[in-house]
Amino acid sequence: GWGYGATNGPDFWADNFPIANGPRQSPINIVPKETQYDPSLKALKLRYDPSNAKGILNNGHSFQVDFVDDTDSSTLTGGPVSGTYRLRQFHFHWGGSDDRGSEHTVNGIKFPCELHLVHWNTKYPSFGEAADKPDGLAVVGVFLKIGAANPRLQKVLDALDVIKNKGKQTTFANFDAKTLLPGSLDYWTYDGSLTTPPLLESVTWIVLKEPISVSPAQMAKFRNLLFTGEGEAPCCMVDNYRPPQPLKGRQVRASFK
Ligand SMILES: NS(=O)(=O)c1ccc(B(O)O)cc1
Ligand SMILES: [Zn+2]
Repeated sequence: GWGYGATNGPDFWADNFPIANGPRQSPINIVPKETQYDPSLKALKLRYDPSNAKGILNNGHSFQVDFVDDTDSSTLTGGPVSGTYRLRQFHFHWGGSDDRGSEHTVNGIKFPCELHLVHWNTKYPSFGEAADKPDGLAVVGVFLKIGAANPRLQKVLDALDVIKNKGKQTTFANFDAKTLLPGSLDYWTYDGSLTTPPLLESVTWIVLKEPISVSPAQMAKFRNLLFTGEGEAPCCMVDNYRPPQPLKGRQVRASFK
């Protein structure tokens, strides 16, 4: 199956997922000077209920924290979207060293890590139904930059020891995803896609301008995870990011001046 290796990585994904060369692929390089401030963009409203956190899973490509999404208790509203989107999961992408790892870049700059909070449009009956609709998903992207240790990450990172291998999962209760957000919710937004197969062009991307911090020691914990399952030759989970894709005429709007 697809992965991030030399023989199954992003350059090979189009073989099985031809949409990889589609008109609205993600991620992209964001050039702030080429974005357009849109005064009609609303403030982003993120309301997350900590009791909705359910579990944490190593899915062999990243790890994700899954949320109960059977009610409107953890939602994204406002911002560039209309209607109500429910939080489904969050996960990360990171590099083998601090000079790379993010999927979106800003003026060509890569961050060491990028957080994705994945939400689906409740005009559809489920995440699965929403995932292939042009307005089905909204993903908030948050850059992580090297600095002081981020105490808000610690509970997530401390759970990684028990999900080292692909397929491992454990309960993860009572976590407030809002604590992972930076002080400012200023954002860039554009129409894009999932950044991993099936690469569906169903995502309204909302990339926050302000990064959150992560320390080198905390980055080492991400890099301690394995792509591989128990009993397989171990392969460190690093460089699980897709590089920027062609903009193909898309407009990137800014919520701020
Ligand atoms: N990396 S991403 O946020 O674009 C993303 C989100 C969800 C899925 B998925 O549910 O398959 C894949 C990629
Ligand atoms: Zn992602």
